[in-house]
Order: sequence, then structure tokens, then C-alpha cells
Amino acid sequence: MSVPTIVVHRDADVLAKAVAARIITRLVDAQSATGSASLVLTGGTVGTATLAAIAATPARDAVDWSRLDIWWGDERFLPSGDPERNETGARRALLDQVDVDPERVHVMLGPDSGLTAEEAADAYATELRKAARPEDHGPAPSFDVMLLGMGPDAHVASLFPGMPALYDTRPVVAVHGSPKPPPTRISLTLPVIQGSREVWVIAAGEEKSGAVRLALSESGPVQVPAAGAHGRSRTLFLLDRAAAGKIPPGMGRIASP
Ligand SMILES: O=C(O)[C@H](O)[C@@H](O)[C@H](O)[C@H](O)COP(=O)(O)O
Repeated sequence: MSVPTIVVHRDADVLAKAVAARIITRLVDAQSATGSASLVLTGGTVGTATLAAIAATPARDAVDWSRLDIWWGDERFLPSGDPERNETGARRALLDQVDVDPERVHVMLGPDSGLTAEEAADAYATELRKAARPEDHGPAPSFDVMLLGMGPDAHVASLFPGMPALYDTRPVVAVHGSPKPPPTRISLTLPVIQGSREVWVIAAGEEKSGAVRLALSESGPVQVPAAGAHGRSRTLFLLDRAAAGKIPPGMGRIASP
């Protein structure tokens, strides 16, 4: 388990641009080393703003988008094309503007597939298992970067405090009764998140500051899911100053201009 590194940026706009640059560099490095890369996307405003910032960065062309596997940490269980789907937001912000290989864009299915949320979760678990290699030592790939937005209640993906998904050992689960609409979702679980090489939690705004403090303290992941968001080799908390406002001194904080 990697101890979180905290990087603080001036505001949400600089945060999105800085994370975009960080993603591009990380993907280029991964592709240089192995010929491929894997990135797990998150929904939410900061996650989507980060994708838009990638699209607006000329350096985006340094990434070979055709050799990138794109996954989602969670999805709202809505029909394909629904504006509230995380996939729709990601396509509009970035994916429709770069040459991704459609076979390597792994979407979580919605009700228009004819599957229930449970069946769609199982289908995603099967896709993850097929993509896993022996060296991943688990039911899913060790993703190069797992992006996670975080709610004011410290939820990540669609893992909300105290809900059954946090006790589930399966790699992907259906979530019902989500406190954040829509109520039905599909989510990776913590074991899969923790199997990633790097986990990057991205948060902006004063309303997230309490959750950030809890996540960086000795909190348990059932009540503070973001406390369980750590990667095998690296964990980053990428914040704006407002979200970092309640971090106790000496938490390994690296302030950026
Ligand atoms: O489906 C979702 O809504 C997201 O996956 C969710 O986990 C989101 O990342 C957080 O709620 C933060 O969202 P904001 O960045 O909009 O606060």
C-alpha cells in the first residue's frame, strides 16, 4: 500500500490542467516502457474537466490513443448516450477528439443492453478478467492510472459510505439506492481499485475539505471510502487549495503555485 502524496494547486481550473499534463506524461511513459497503457476514468465535474483539459493540450498528440485501454471506475446505470452517463461526458470531453481504438474503450453497459445492473456488473467483471495478465495477480489489470473523483462524503467511484459495495469482495458490483443520483450504478470495488499501479484522487472545492482530511487520516474505508483509495506503487491526492484547506500540517503536503 502506497502512502499518499499530496499535491495542491491554486484552484479547480489549474488543478484540471495540471492533472491533464500529469496524465499525458504518465501515459507516454507507460507506452514507452510497454507499448501500451491503461487508464480508468471517473465521472463528476473535476474528472470531466480534466479530460477536457487533455483535449485542449497540444501535448495530447504525444499519446498513442490507439494503444490505450480505457476503463471506467463507475457508471450511472442509464441508457447509452444518456447525458448523465460518465461515458457520455468522457466522449464529449475527450474520447471523440482522439483516435482511440473502439475495441479498447471498455464501457459499463446500461439498461438498453437488456441486462440488469447485476448482469452488467458481471459482464464488466468478465471483461476485466479477460484483460488481466498473470503478473497482475488478480481479477483485473493493474491499471497504470486509476482516476477517482471524490464526493463531500468521501465516496469514490460509486462506493458510498457504509453501503454494501464496501463489503463486497467481487471486482464489480451493482449499486442501488445511491445517495448521489441516479440511484442505480455500477462500480469497481476497493480490491480492484487497490490493484492499480497508481491511484489518483482528484478533488476541488471547500465542500471536499472535510472528506480530504478524513481520507488522509487513519479512517476506515467503510465509513471513508476515499481512505481505501490507494495504489500498489503510488497514491496521489491532487487537490486545489480549497479542498486542501483542512489538511493537518506535516501530512507530506507538496504545495504548488
Ligand atoms: O459517477 C459519479 O458521479 C462519479 O464517479 C463520482 O464518484 C464523482 O467522481 C464524485 O462524486 C465527485 O464528483 P464532483 O467532481 O462532481 O464533485
